[in-house]
Formats: sequence, C-alpha cells, structure tokens
Amino acid sequence: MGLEILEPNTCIRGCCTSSSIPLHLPPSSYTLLSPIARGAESVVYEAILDGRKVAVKKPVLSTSHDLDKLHQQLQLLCELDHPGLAKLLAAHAKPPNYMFFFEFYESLNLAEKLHVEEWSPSINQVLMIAVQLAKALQYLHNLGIVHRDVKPANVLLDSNLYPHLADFGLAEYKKNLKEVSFQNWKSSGKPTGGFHKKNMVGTLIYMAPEILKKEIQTEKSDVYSFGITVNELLTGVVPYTDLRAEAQAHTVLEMNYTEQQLTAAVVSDGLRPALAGLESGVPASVLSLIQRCWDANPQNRPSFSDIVSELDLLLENRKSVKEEDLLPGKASSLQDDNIMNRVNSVQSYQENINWSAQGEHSSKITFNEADSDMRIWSKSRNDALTYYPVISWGSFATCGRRETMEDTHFLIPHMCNEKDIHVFGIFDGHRGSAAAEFSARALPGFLQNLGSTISPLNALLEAFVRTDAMFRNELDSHRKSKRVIQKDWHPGCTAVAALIVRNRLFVANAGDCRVILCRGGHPYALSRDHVASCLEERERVVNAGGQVKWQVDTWRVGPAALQVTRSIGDDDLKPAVTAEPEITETVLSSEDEFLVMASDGLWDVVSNEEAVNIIRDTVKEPGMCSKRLATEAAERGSKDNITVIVIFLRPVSTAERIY
Ligand SMILES: Nc1ncnc2c1ncn2[C@@H]1O[C@H](COP(=O)(O)OP(=O)(O)OP(=O)(O)O)[C@@H](O)[C@H]1O
Ligand SMILES: [Mn+2]
Ligand SMILES: [Mn+2]
Repeated sequence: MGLEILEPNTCIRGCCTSSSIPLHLPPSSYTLLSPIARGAESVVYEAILDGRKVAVKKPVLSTSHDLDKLHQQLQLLCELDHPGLAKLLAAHAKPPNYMFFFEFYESLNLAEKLHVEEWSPSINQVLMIAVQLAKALQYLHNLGIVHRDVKPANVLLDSNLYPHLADFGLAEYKKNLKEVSFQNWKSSGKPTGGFHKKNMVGTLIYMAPEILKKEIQTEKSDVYSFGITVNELLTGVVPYTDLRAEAQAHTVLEMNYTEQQLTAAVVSDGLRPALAGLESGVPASVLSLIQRCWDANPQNRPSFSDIVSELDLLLENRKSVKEEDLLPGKASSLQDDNIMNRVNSVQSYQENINWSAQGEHSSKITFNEADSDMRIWSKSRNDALTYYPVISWGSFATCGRRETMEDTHFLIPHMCNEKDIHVFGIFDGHRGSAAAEFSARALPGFLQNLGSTISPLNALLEAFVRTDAMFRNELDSHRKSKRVIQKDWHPGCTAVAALIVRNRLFVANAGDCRVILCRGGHPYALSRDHVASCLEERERVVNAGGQVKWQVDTWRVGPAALQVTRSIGDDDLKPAVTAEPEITETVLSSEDEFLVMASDGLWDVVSNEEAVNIIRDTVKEPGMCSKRLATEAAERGSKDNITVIVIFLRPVSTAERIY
C-alpha cells in the first residue's frame, strides 16, 4: 500500500512542496465518513484513505487571509516528522476542497479522555505523556516553530495512550512572531469542547501572562501552557474550576470569573490553577517543574531541552524500580501502583464517608443523657391567648448549572411531636458537600436535645456552635485515621435555621443563606448576609485575626478566598470565620403570610420583593412556590445550587390554592 505522488507535488500556489507527502489526491482514493469535531476554523472527519482509517481536517475558508493561513500551515506540516506530533499523511491542496489527511488517533484527545471519560492516569502515565509532549515541543522549537495552542484538547492519544500534539492552526515561525498581533490570535483562540462547561474560558486558561498582556510571545509561552497541561493531567481538574477538586472549591468558583477578571488575576495577582498535591504521590520535583514552567517571567521558565532531561532522569530513576512497566500504555510500576492503590482506596473512602450518618450519630451520642420524654419548650400559662400560626411547608432543591449538589436542607414540622413547634434549615456547602451533609442531620439533632433544657434562642446558638465543633472534630479524627488524606481539605457550609415555637419565630443565620417574612404583603429580611463585602463583618473577621483581601472581584477571607464570613466547618479559617449565628426573634401575628428561606443561589438573582411577588402569583402550594422561585432563579442565570423552602403561616383559601 502506498499513495502515489503526482508530480509536480506542490500546492496550487506552488509554495508548499514535499518529497514524501502527496499534496493532491484523486477523489477515488479517499472517502469521507462522519464528522468527529467541528471547530470555528475547521471540521474534522473520519475518513478512509487508501483503505486505511484517517482523520481529515477541512479548514473553514471564509477570507483570503484564511487561505494564506492554510498554505502557511501546510508548508509547516510538510516539514514536520516526529513521533510526538500528529502525522500528516497527505493533503489536498487545490480548490475547492482543501483537506489535510492525518493519521487517525483513536483514543480521544486528552481533554475528552480526562473530563468526559474521567480517566485518571497513574503518575507514570502522566510522566510518559509529559516527556513525549516535551520532546515534540523541543523538536518544534529547534526548528524555530512555536505551537501557541498547547492544551489537552490538542493532544491526541493513540491506542497505546501515546500522545501526539496536533492542531497547527496557530503555529508560527519564531522569527515571524513579532508581526503576529494579538487580534489574530484572539480570533482563533476560541473555547473548545462541549464538556467545557458554561463559565469556562477555553483556550484562555492555557495562555501565558505575556500573551494575555498582549506583549510579545516567545517559545516560552508554550512552556507555560505545557505546565498548565501537565498539572491538569495530575489533578484531573480543568484549570480554575472546581470540577473535581473539592479542596479548592471556593477559591475560583463562586467565581463565575469573566474573561477579564481571570486575565487580570493571572497577570497581576499571579493566579494559577491549584497545584497537584504531594499526597497523591507526585514527586516533588515534578511539582517544582510545573511551577517553574508557569513562572510569570518567561525567562525563568525552563526550555524544553531542560524539561526533557529532567523528566528523562526522573523516569530513569523510577524505571530502576521495575523495568517493563514503563512502556507506554501499560500499567504503572509496582511501586507506583502501590502508592496509587493506597491513594485511590483512601480517596474513595473519603468520598464514601457518610457525612449525613455521621451527623445524625454525633448529635445523638453527645446527648444520651438527655431525657427523650422531656417536653421541649413547654407552654407558659398565658399561651392560651396567643396567636398560633397554621403552617404548611414545601421545598425545592436543584444543583442548577453546577456539576455537584452541595446544598442540603431539613424540614421538621411538629418537632418532637409538638404540634406547634417546627424547625427548618438550609445548608450551603463549599469545598465539597461534607459539612452541609453533616449539619443537616447534626443541627436539628442537637436542637431537639437542647430543647428541654434551654431557651429556643440559646438552643439555636448552641446547636450551631456544637455542630461546627463536632464536624471539625470528626474531620480531624478522619484525618488522623488517614481516612481523609487531603490535609488541605477544609469543607464548610453556611447555615440558616428557622424555628417556630408557637407564636415566636427564631431565625439563626451564619453565612449568606437568607430568610424573609412576608408580613402585610411586604418582605422583611429576618437574617443578614454574612459576607466579606459587608463592612461590619469584615471588621469582625479582622479583629478575630482573619485576613480579608480584595481578590479579583470582591472581598474574600483568608488564603481560601471565602466570600462568606460565618460558617460551619472551614477549619482553616477558624475562629475568624465563626459558626456563631446571628439570631432574630419575631412575634408572629395574623398579618404574617409566609416565610421564604433560600440559599444564595436564589438571592443572587431574585430580590426579596421579587420573591414575594412571584409567590403572590403562584398557586398557593408551598412546594410549587419553592419550585417556581428556584426555576425563576435558574432562568435568570443563577450559576449556583439553589434550595428554597416556603412556609405558609396561615391557611390559604381553596381558591388561592388553585389560582
Ligand atoms: N488525527 C486525528 N485523529 C483523531 N481525532 C482527531 C484528529 N485530528 C483531530 N481530531 C479531533 O478533532 C478535534 C479538533 O481538531 P483540531 O484541534 O486539529 O481542530 P481545530 O478546528 O483547530 O480545533 P480548535 O477548536 O481546537 O481550534 C480534536 O480535538 C480531536 O478530537
Ligand atoms: Mn484544537
Ligand atoms: Mn485550532
């Protein structure tokens, strides 16, 4: 088998030539099958060429500039021959159908492999891929070529999971780089991949600061992108998202960063993706290499020949442990497997800790002394004269546009079989859902146990504080028992609880969930948002020894860059980020219509007034009202989890229920 080269083997302009790659093909020699990818600048098809499966890239040509670019890319591709680069087999370089025929790489691109297939490579697999990529880039740089679009989506894997760098759409000779304006770059630097969820900024996240600053780029810009890519391989996390890294959730997440904000943070604040953790078994030398690769100053970044020799040396050392396992595509070395197995089992255990059950259990064991028959908050003598609300309740919770659900809630009407005592709560987790899951069980448990001994207000206060202490305690003991290995994992949650004891309503809040009361048709906030943008809270945090900094777009607390200033958990930020709630007490009367409790996913996009208005024209059924509010918030673009509880405080007429 072999493709015939028809002389003269040049493109129509005569600028591209090759002695080995055919540059025009008779239509009978190939068959286009289905498209496999559609970019802004090309469509890639599966195809058969001379009996063999290939990938055909058909550039979108809309301007003469596109044609110039195509010829430039073809000239470049004709020059290249390296096992780490996607191999050009043939081209059709004549109008009207310009096509590039590439070797077909069957195991997806690295971005899909990591984030769609959720592949987690062993450390040795990462190192193998890194060194092959580095060699391919070293080869390019030696030819004076800068790739300028190094990212996982442009790394194609073959059946052995051996990487091949593809997509030379932005590649340039270094000597021409000065003439390439940022404008050109930007127009083709579009986001890739359907899995690339909403607030991601595509290619931007792999771009070196000097490019973002629109300064002149050098081959060291590829080194930066390489560093980001290798870290993504190790963490499995799309840079600057919390896709799979609970540990960094609040840092960049709340975050719906705009492109400008992210750019500003990368350029001026030195923001980088969360570095892979040592505990995952990554050699420290690799972490240091990644950090040098993404150094803000291009001159401090190593060259690819430095990178290749460092990685080769490292692989050599690991190889001495067990020879044959280092072949590409094969399982990692024994030693590595042991580490990885341990890590994996520990990680899965960590994920498997049932925080809800732990919460339930914790609130029980500490209070076995409490008498379960004791009545909570028993009536005083003149209670007969007071107004009692007649309640109905409902809730709706959705993870919205987020990948994971970190909100939890509980509904406990008629607590301890008391017909006029009810309690409801919402917890909005961050850096994972552990704290929220734990608290949704522990907090009402504590409250019930405390009910027979102290006032409702003090019981709420105590329940918050104890839930927090108990959660941090549990987390600590899991850390000690090595069931939680990520030492830097500090999950937390905000919490709000509404306790109705006959005609008295207590709302306890720590964080940015909110409760409003509709009284006489008007909304009244019964809680205050505890966020660092609130001056009073900021001062409280600072006085308690915490650090508050303006970061990117708002005030944030501590290295974790938390926006909330009170929470359960977050043990890295205690005591400044306190779990002590602010509590309001309201005496209910016949004027009071309903309560709306919700996580910030609602309040970010729906005002108190709007919430009241929406309920006004919704069927008077609390579950429906909750759902309506959450749906409205989602439609308005809330990017967060949304939990809503609606509690009617007086009977609604049948007519109102229907209309
Ligand atoms: N040789 C190949 N074998 C298998 N799949 C391929 C091949 N070439 C490209 N693809 C698939 O098509 C996708 C797009 O290819 P490529 O990056 O070259 O095109 P592009 O239009 O420049 O894309 P981008 O949107 O990244 O600019 C790749 O991510 C890969 O999934
Ligand atoms: Mn691409
Ligand atoms: Mn491209």
